[in-house]
Amino acid sequence: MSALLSARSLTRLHGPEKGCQDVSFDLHPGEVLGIVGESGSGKSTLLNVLAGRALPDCGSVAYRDADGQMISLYEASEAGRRTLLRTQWGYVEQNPRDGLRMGVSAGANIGERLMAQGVRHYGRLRQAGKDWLAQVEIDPDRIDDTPRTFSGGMQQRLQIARNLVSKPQLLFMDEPTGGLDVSVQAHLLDLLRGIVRDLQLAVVIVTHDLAVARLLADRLMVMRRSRVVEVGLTDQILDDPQHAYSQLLVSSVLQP
Ligand SMILES: Nc1ncnc2c1ncn2[C@@H]1O[C@H](COP(=O)(O)OP(=O)(O)OP(=O)(O)O)[C@@H](O)[C@H]1O
Repeated sequence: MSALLSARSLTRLHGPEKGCQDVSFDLHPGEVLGIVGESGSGKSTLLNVLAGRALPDCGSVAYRDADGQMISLYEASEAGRRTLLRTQWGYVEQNPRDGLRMGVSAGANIGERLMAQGVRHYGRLRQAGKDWLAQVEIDPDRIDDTPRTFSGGMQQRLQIARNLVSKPQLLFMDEPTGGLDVSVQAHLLDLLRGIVRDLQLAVVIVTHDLAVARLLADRLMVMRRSRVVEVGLTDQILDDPQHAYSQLLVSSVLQP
């Protein structure tokens, strides 16, 4: 099976060992890759460069689009990258306030991507809004309420619905359960796991929480001081880490 996303020698440094350097990997359709590592190891920098939100210093990212064409992300235009992000990709921010439009209704938040794809029919937009609210376990009667009136967990679920309505193939997530209560996290993780499986989404998820990684990711990439020190199947890394740093990470010495 050919890769959906291929990163080669991807580097972006803010300073010595600050950022990511020389990262290469392939992500296949339907695969969930977790990026783990201590705070400051470069996880978010790598995610931003993969998702076309920050330019790399060097290296490449290639993506196989819905028509099977390979697109070289950083040879495409800025507008082309933005279109990809709004249609075939999704990006779930840690803080839902950064990923939602807080002043407009839940229905408008969900409908925005469909409208960007040319859907204008009010009834269809509204039905999609209600369907997606139900899918993320929010009462569809809340469709006209703004996200401000939602709890943190609901806002995060709305952000997920807003991203998935356009049926992306690839979803990027940066600590999607960070900042939520433990019981709310568990609910969100459960829901996310079901959605990822049902839609056969490919996902790149950054987390410092190994329990989240264990639950969602098929494969893990362990980062330390801007470099990937180990890659492998999640169970293999968590149960039998090979690199000394992964061993420390797993034994929780480095956990906050
Ligand atoms: N825009 C920037 N300008 C300067 N330095 C930056 C910038 N963004 C990140 N850094 C630095 O690069 C390093 C890696 O940061 P990054 O946010 O990628 O790590 P992280 O592993 O995601 O950390 P955390 O888990 O705390 O979010 C850190 O030392 C950070 O201070």
